[in-house]
Amino acid sequence: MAKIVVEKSQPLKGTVRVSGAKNSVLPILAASLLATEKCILEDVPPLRDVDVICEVLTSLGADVKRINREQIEIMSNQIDNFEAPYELVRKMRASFLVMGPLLARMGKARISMPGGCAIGTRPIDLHLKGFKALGAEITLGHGFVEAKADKLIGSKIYLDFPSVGATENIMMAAVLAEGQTIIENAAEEPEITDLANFLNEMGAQIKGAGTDTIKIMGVEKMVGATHTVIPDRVEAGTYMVAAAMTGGNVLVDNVEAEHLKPVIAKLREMDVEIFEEGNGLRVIASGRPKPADIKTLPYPGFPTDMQAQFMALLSIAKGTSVVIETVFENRFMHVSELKRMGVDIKIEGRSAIIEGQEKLTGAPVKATDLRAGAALILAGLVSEGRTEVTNIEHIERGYVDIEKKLRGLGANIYREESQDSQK
Ligand SMILES: CC(=O)N[C@H]1[C@@H](OP(=O)(O)OP(=O)(O)OC[C@H]2O[C@@H](n3ccc(=O)[nH]c3=O)[C@H](O)[C@@H]2O)O[C@H](CO)[C@@H](O)[C@@H]1O
Ligand SMILES: C=C(OP(=O)(O)O)C(=O)O
Repeated sequence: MAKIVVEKSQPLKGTVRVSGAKNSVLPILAASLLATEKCILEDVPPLRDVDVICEVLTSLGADVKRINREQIEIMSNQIDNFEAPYELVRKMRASFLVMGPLLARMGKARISMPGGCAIGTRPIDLHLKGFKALGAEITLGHGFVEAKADKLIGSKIYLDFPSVGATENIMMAAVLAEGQTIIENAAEEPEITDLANFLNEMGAQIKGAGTDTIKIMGVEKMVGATHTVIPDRVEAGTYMVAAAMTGGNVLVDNVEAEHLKPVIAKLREMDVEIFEEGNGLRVIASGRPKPADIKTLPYPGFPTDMQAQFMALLSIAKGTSVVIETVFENRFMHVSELKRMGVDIKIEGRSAIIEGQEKLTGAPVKATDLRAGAALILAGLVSEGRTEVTNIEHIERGYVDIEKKLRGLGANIYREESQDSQK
């Protein structure tokens, strides 16, 4: 298997362009199943997860064409299968997002249960609660969830937690339901708004996306649309942290500053300077940052998807910081790997106490999940000697050309193919 090798790097300098958002494009690709006409998506990040959801769409009968590296065309007029198999869903949990569109379009869907992953058990009860409220009959068995409905009827659904995936799945099922659906305590993430915008471009009638109450008036059919995916706020945040850690001066280009508010506020609190410049954010830092306390929360709170990267940054802060993870019950897998690099962290339940160090040391480490992997690369940029990150398939799920983009900023980083993978 390939690995990413990082060596202590000079302060990063230059411009890095952020790709389209993974967490937007996955539900948007699932939503393209709702249209009987061609959909074109622009700024699609060329990622492993995108390949997987495209495989799922193809297996359902959609015709998916890559026009170029960042543009995809989907024709879903001949969907002839309503089952997403275990082999695909196990590769990526977000495959479960085809359930809502399939149920709306075909009146039935059979999807392998996604199961948990390194960051938590990640149940799907809220998705199912929403489908049931719309009149679907749900059966579970043999590792599959089956949903059936002769007709979906609009309904009022209160989510116990503002789940991103449940909000998306329910929204996609409700667009073709009869009458009005209201989702209360809905997730407010920018990716929800991006999906709602795409659905509205396809003919849906959705109001309130981006707030905690989303109203969907069902329509008879969905048409084709062309849509540009929003920039990836987590990828942007990761490069902002890279600039901050190395005392660099970097323009992180193609960002939506509004989506990065909690990240910008936290970096400023740590004495990192940030200025808006065109469509980008200039990040300037020098010396070790000030410590800070972080609590992850649903948007507009501090994103759990930036927790691991900030932990890497706090590990070199001048003092003690506390990080509380409230969204996922097990999102501290990176801690034991960071410790191998000399980071001083204690875990107490859902809190991590980090004593900032003057010096970290490179080590062989493994990426336990996507953002954990990013955090290890970031720590590697400021560690003495060589850091070798293995299990990089996790990183490749969500970062486009991470080593090339960082190298473009002057980082000492490269991908090393192992003997085995060269055979
Ligand atoms: C592909 C994608 O967009 N992934 C993002 C999405 O994941 P995802 O959509 O899976 O995250 P959710 O918002 O649904 O999960 C948040 C919390 O709710 C719980 N929960 C969720 C659904 C449910 O039916 N029951 C339940 O209890 C989960 O276990 C978790 O503890 O939002 C997360 C929270 O911002 C991000 O970290 C992920 O990067
Ligand atoms: C947790 C993440 O993604 P997923 O929901 O696809 O696992 C992430 O993007 O950090």
